[in-house]
Amino acid sequence: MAAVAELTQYTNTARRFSSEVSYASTRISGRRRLHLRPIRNSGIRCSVTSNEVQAAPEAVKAEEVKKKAECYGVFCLTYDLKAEEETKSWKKLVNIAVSGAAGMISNHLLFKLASGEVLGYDQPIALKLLGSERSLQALEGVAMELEDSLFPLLREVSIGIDPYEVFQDADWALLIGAKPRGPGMERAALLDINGQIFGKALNAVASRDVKVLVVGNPCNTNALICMKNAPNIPAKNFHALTRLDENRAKCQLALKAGVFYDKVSNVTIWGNHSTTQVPDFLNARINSLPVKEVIKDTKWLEEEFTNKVQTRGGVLIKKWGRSSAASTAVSIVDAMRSLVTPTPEGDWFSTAVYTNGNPYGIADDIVFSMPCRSNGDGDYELVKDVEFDDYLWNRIKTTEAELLAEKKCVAHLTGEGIAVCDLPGDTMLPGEM
Ligand SMILES: NC(=O)C1=CN([C@@H]2O[C@H](COP(=O)(O)OP(=O)(O)OC[C@H]3O[C@@H](n4cnc5c(N)ncnc54)[C@H](OP(=O)(O)O)[C@@H]3O)[C@@H](O)[C@H]2O)C=CC1
Ligand SMILES: O=C([O-])CC(=O)C(=O)O
Repeated sequence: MAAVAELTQYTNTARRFSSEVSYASTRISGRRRLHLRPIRNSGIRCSVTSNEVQAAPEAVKAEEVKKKAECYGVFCLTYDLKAEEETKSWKKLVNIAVSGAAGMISNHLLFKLASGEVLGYDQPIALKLLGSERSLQALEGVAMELEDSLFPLLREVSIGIDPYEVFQDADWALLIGAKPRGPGMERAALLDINGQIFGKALNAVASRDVKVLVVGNPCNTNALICMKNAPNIPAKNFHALTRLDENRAKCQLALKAGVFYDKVSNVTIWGNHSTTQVPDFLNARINSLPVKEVIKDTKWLEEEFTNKVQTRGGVLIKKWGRSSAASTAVSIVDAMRSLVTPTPEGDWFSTAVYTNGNPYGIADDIVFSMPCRSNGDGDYELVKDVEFDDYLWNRIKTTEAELLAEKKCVAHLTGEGIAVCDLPGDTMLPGEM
C-alpha cells in the first residue's frame, strides 16, 4: 500500500504541474494550427510565433478548445496536412500515445514509429509522449532528436505529464512506463496504480476504438487493471505484450533445428509474461512440419527450451546490465504490425488478451497470452484449431493460477472489492532470476 500512496502522490503532483499551462487547438479549413495560451510560466519551451499567441483567445471558440499536451518545437508550426493528404496520397493522421516515453524501450521504438516502418509509408502520425515531472527534461531531449531526424511522416509531437491531456484522441496507446522493481521489493508492489489512472484517462479522452498495448510489467495484470477502468473501450482492444517471448522461442527452436528463424511458425506463448509462461512446441512448426517431427529430443523441448524462453530476459540482464530494450521495441513493432496487416495463411501470432469467451477452457476474466489471427483491420480472432496434451495443459494451468492470484491482488484497482494478495512466491518476471 505504501507504493500506492507514493504513486497517488506522484500523480497528484503531475496533475498540479500540468495545470500550469493550457493550450487551445483547432482546425481551420483543414489546416492544423496550434495556439499557445500560457497561464503561468511552466518552464517548458515551445516554439510558436507571436502572431499565433495573440490570435488564439479570440479566434478559438470555447467549445472548440481542447486541452492538449504541449506540442514540441518544429511540430508546433502551422502546416497544411489536408493538402499533403491529397497530394501525397497519405492516410488520415494517426495519434500514437506512449507512456514511459523517456525510457529505454521507447528510445528505440519512437524512431521506428516515426520512420513509417510500423504503420506504413503512407501513414502520417502524431506522437503524444507521456512522462513525469522527473523525466520531462529527458522527454524534451527525445523530442529534439525526433525533430532532428526530419521524418516526413511525423507531423506532430507533443509532450506532457497528464494522461488526460496526452491520451486525447489516441488511436494507439503504448503503455511502456512502469515502476521498476527495487531491491527486496515484493512482486505484488509492482502491480501498479498506473493501470487504473491510465485506464480512466483512456476511457475519458482516447478514441473509442483505441488499441492499447501494455508493456510495463507485470504487463498482463496491468492490462487487466487498465481495461477494467475503461468500460467505454471494447475489452478486446487491450493487449499485453508477449511477442518478445514468441520471438525468443522462435530463435531457440531455429537454433536447435539448425534452420534460419523464418522457417519457424505457429509459435504460441500461453499465459503470463513471467517465468510461468508456456512456449508451445506441440503446435509450433518448422518448415511446415510439427516441431516434434524435426526436434526429436523431447527432454530438451520440455526442460531446456521451455526454461530458456522463460528466463531469457534474466540471462540478458546479467550480460547487458539492463533489460531488453531494442528487441522489446522490435517486438512491439511486430505486435502492432500483426494487427494492421493480414496474418499469413496458416500462421498465427501471440498476444495477451481478455479471456472471456475463449474456446480453450482457460478461466474467464484475465489477460492471457493466446494464439490469434488478424485480417489487418486492427482486430483479431483466437485460433480454434490447436492441440493440447497433458504437459501443455498442466503448464497452462500453472500460469493461469498465477494470473488468477495476481487478479485477486488488484481487486482494489479493478473495482472488485478488497485485494487479497497471496502470489506464488517462486514466480518472477522474465528479467528476474
Ligand atoms: N512485456 C515485455 O515483453 C517487456 C516488458 N518490459 C517492461 O517495460 C517497462 C519499461 O522498460 P524500459 O523502457 O526498459 O524501462 P526504463 O526504466 O528505461 O523506462 C521506464 C519508464 O517508466 C517510467 N517509470 C519509472 N518509475 C515509474 C513509476 N514509479 N511509475 C510509473 N512509471 C515509472 C519512467 O518514466 P517517467 O519518469 O516518465 O515516469 C521511465 O522512463 C518495464 O516495466 C519493463 O519491465 C521490458 C522488457 C520486455
Ligand atoms: O523483467 C523485465 O523487466 C524484462 C522483461 O520483461 C523481459 O526481458 O522479458
